[in-house]
Amino acid sequence: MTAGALSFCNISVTTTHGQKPQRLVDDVSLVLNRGEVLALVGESGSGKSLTCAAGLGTLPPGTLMSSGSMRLGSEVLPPEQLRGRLVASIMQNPRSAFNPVRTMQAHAFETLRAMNVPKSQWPECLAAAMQSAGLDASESTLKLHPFEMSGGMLQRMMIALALLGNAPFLIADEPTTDLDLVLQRDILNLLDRMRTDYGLGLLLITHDLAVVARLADRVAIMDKGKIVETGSTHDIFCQPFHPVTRRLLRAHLTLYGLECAF
Ligand SMILES: Nc1ncnc2c1ncn2[C@@H]1O[C@H](COP(=O)(O)OP(=O)(O)OP(=O)(O)O)[C@@H](O)[C@H]1O
Repeated sequence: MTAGALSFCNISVTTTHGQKPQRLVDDVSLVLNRGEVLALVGESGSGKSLTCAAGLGTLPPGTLMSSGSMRLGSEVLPPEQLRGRLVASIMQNPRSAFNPVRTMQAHAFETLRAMNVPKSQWPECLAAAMQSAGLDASESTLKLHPFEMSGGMLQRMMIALALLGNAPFLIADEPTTDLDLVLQRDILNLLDRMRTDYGLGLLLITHDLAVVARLADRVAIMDKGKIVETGSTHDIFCQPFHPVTRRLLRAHLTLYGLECAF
């Protein structure tokens, strides 16, 4: 497994339509180390998802990475080369990530085939990944279609599929947003274990500061397409510098009826 850090270097994303391209992500740089959780936090529409999509080469139609590069250690790599093998990803709303007419086994085998894992190893790899994700790897689970599974099971399955490739980095875009509180706790614990057990580097996209406090080592605050502040989770919570960071923290603290010192 590769050891170097994953770097987003000066990433900019613009629109491709309209007379004047609009800059949606503006010169964003981030470094994600193995074994750490970096939270990318910002209000809705600040550019978190597009930054990650640019890094993975999965930008939606109508947008374009106008500048920037991705690096693993000191090596510049095209996003397509990072995706899956080196950087796995899990998304908000797992139901939309699965093909509704295919079983869990079919999804997993497709991933293993794409990863060039020898066919003889598929059952063993799949059972290990599902077990790590807290799923029962029995035939009855593998036969299920997405509509026959709960949101929590689907999120675990998405994590199991991400684990199949043994990627050293994981981008998790709002991984707990649609889940109830107990499942949120279980998924966060699972992601935390993946970081400690596999030395996974986790880029966690969220606007939930409770999730940040639970899991992140460092935080990058994003606003209007730019990174406006980065720091350790402790410093961001105790000594927020930028007005946007302060606003986010104030909103979080008042939501829970807590006093705010700034
Ligand atoms: N395909 C697209 N074409 C044009 N603009 C887009 C497209 N996708 C996203 N945008 C715009 O880019 C900006 C950043 O979007 P992005 O999805 O990255 O925000 P976000 O911070 O992830 O928001 P959220 O927390 O709500 O998911 C938003 O203003 C959004 O409207």
